[in-house]
Amino acid sequence: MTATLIDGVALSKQLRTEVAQRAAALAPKGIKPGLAVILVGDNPASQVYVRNKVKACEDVGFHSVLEKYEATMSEAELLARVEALNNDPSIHGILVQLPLPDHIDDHKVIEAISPLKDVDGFHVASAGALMVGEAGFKACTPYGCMKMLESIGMKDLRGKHAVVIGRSNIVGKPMALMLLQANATVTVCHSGTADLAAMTRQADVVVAAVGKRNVLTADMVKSGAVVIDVGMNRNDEGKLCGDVDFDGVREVAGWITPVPGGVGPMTITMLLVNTMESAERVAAGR
Ligand SMILES: NC(=O)C1=CN([C@@H]2O[C@H](COP(=O)(O)OP(=O)(O)OC[C@H]3O[C@@H](n4cnc5c(N)ncnc54)[C@H](OP(=O)(O)O)[C@@H]3O)[C@@H](O)[C@H]2O)C=CC1
Ligand SMILES: Nc1nc(=O)c2c([nH]1)NC[C@@H]1CN(c3ccc(C(=O)N[C@@H](CCC(=O)O)C(=O)O)cc3)C=[N+]21
Ligand SMILES: [Mg+2]
Repeated sequence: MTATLIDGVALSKQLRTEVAQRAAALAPKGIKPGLAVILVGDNPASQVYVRNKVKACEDVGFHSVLEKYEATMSEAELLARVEALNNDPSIHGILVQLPLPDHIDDHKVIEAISPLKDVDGFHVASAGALMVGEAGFKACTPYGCMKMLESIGMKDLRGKHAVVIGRSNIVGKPMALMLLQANATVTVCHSGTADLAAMTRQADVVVAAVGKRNVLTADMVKSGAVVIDVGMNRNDEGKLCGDVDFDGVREVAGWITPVPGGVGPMTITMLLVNTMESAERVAAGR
């Protein structure tokens, strides 16, 4: 079997067209969805992602602000910028690009963002809402993965076993909760898992979110399984690659997401969706 690709670029294009239409529908009310992105320091990967986010905003007719600061910026200065954006009515979403320099406490900065503008879904209020099944912003990467599953007719995962590799607060854990919400039976694996392959071989859906190449190889995948690759790594030639041994696994899996062109673009798309929802909430006076 050769797996069918789940094309994150094509799906993003569809979803972004819908977002652009929703943004246009708010224009008569004098509201333009606005996203503020804060980048501290000069991490080259962050520069690329942040530029992609700003470009994506322009494409769907959003207002976007990119604030760049020196790596030496103090935590207090950053917190003051977040507070100013919390109070800025032209801004509906705030994203502080991670990682932050070591002298700044990521957690403190994330918690300073108003939950009403937390379009990353990283605030403890957003995470808590997901945990108990209440309305709140969903973390963009796992949210994008759920949209990819939905696009192949797997919105309801009743009877399916999903295995998530990774348990970070921004990817693995919210991913597991969203899969659970969709009725999957969920296993979460991490660096303390004794026999990863024994877990993944049982999976109908595998989500790899580790940050290491070739964490998932063909011998670890059940025939016909859906494989979602969140990883962003560089191979020896400096080329972008995921956590999955793509060439091997595609011969076994039923569906597979590529890197690049898979989860990455979907993450940015869901950021636009969350910002859109935030602006719509304001427009509706909610
Ligand atoms: N496409 C996108 O839009 C995005 C991609 N990413 C990428 O996704 C990847 C994961 O990101 P993130 O969650 O932030 O990373 P973290 O480093 O925070 O988490 C990695 C997780 O993988 C687990 N792990 C490490 N080694 C192994 C192993 N050998 N077997 C099983 N589990 C292991 C860790 O376990 P433990 O908890 O025990 O340490 C941890 O839970 C990275 O490549 C990142 O760049 C991230 C965000 C967005
Ligand atoms: N507050 C915060 N929110 C984030 O959402 C966040 C973050 N910090 N820090 C870093 C990670 C990483 N991340 C990516 C987003 C898009 C691509 C993406 O578009 N990737 C393209 C390729 C990009 C390239 O060519 O390098 C693709 O996979 O096709 C990748 C990675 C968001 N993150
Ligand atoms: Mg830090």
